[in-house]
Amino acid sequence: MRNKNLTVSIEEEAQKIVLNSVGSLNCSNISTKEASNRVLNEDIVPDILITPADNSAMEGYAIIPDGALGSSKRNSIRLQIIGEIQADGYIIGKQVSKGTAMRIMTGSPILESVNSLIQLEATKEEAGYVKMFYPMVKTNYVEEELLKTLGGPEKAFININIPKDYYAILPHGWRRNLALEQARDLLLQHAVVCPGDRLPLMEALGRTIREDLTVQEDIPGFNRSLVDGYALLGRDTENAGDNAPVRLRVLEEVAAGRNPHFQVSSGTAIKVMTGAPIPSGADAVVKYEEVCREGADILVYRQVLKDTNVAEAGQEITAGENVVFKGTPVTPSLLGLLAAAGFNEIPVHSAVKVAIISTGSELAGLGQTLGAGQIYNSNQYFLTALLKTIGIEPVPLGIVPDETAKIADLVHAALRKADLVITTGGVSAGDYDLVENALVIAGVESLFSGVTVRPGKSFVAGKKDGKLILGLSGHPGAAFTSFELLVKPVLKKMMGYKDVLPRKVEVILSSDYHKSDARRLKAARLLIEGGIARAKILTGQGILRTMADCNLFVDIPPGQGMLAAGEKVSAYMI
Ligand SMILES: Nc1nc2c(c(=O)[nH]1)N[C@H]1C(S)=C(S)[C@@H](COP(=O)(O)OP(=O)(O)OC[C@H]3O[C@@H](n4cnc5c(N)ncnc54)[C@H](O)[C@@H]3O)O[C@H]1N2
Ligand code: MOO
Repeated sequence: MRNKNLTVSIEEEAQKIVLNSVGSLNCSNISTKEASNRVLNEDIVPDILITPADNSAMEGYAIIPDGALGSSKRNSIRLQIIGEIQADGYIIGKQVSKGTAMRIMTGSPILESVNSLIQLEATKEEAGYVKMFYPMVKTNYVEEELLKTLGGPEKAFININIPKDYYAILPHGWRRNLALEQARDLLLQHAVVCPGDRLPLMEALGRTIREDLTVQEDIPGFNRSLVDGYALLGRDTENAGDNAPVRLRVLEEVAAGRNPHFQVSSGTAIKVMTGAPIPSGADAVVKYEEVCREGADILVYRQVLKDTNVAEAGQEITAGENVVFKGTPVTPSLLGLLAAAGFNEIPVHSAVKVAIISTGSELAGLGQTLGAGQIYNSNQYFLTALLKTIGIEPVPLGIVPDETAKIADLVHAALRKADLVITTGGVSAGDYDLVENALVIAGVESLFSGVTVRPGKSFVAGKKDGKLILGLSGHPGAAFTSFELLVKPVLKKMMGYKDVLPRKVEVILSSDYHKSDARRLKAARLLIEGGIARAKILTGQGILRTMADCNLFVDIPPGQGMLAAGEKVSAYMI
């Protein structure tokens, strides 16, 4: 298709193009034609501006983008080819209108009526028509920002004179099909640990400790009685027996929170309540019910060994010891320990916010009446709950239909509201699987697409403004598996956890399992039978019911044949 009309030499033609393009030429006294093969005796400075936008920077088609909106890989749009503009400006055919396209060459001048150019590689020619199979959508983003992310206009199928809100873009640069561990490492490299807060203890539940915390005193700070009884000297009771009780004089009673006035010395005891300080001199406590009270005395019938029923100072934590190491999540029991150690406020990582976008035109929100072919958006609730259980602040953004631009818009909005964005659905090979394209349009830098494990092979990951965007499958089982094995470790890193990976264990298969050509992470239930950890692979029930029983993923390698019941396999605990 290149310049069929050329009959003159290249040099002549090149000169002709240059000279024609400067319009009114003031070039001594010779005509352009006569100047062929002659040498110019001065520089030619055009007196009109030639902007690059006037000429095509690529080989392709001139179109009116309104006629091509909505095209995609599986849903190509056909435009009738109504002519061509050759590089020398020679026009064959008529004006471009909606639904038509005109073939252009690199350097072809662009007609006024045309406002968009599509690069040849983004199209396919078929019997007088051009098929557009890359997404052509309307967006609201800043052009330069998008172009920067894409690596310049040459990477995107847009031309400089395209109106600001139209783009036709080729998704590019996605690394395909990483192993699960490779994908997780890559995501962990990109995950940013959230900064810190100092929070009142109670508000810190579910957060992660940001600094090692130590105490300077013993906790508790004094020896305490573990029982209601009598504090005494153990050696006084050495020879006590049923027929030879030891008599001790009770000096006083000490309630919890009170200090004794007297010291215990040989032959004496002090009555104490549970939690009361052990009076000095005493080294053991005998329970009430094990003695007989006789006026001001007690009779002890059995030997009471030193330290019996005494909780020593520093029993919880000794002075100078670490109460907790950084990277530990604040659980109720840790919170209790920190309260015991007197921490009113503690340094923790800030809360991580995660936006959830559910893509799918078949989805309805709870409370809505289901139309034909519709299902409820269970993923949103499932993911929101999973996030809450690990202390993440979920930002559910509801449902977006299978429309690239709408998905892109919502991703853009989600990035302003959250530290990480999760989408579900639209990541496999279907006609309406548009998430990957939507991410490109939203200016998301690609990390990878696809993981070599099932379920959960459909997964895309990208980054924008330092935040990760993770596209999970819409299939609830696949979304759950990806969440547990890929997303959760990333979230834990962001939350400041020291240990982020799921715990790997070895278990015994409780039934045969046939391998397949893909690595599988099978939802299973960990059962302890006769002291042995066995994995029961969950099959048969519905997907969500299976997930409800799942507390383990068994790692089945790809291959042929069978893993027999009784064989040892690796698994991940959740
Ligand atoms: N031609 C091919 N088709 C499919 C492939 C393939 O390789 N080639 N892979 C299959 C596998 S495996 C999976 S997993 C799914 C992944 O699909 P998507 O992630 O693109 O998700 P959708 O198609 O949007 O939905 C899948 C399934 O899940 C339901 N869904 C979606 N969103 C929700 C939600 N929020 N709550 C509840 N259920 C939801 C949806 O209705 C579909 O039934 O692709 C296979 N196809
Ligand atoms: O990717 Mo599908 O997730 O194999 O189940």
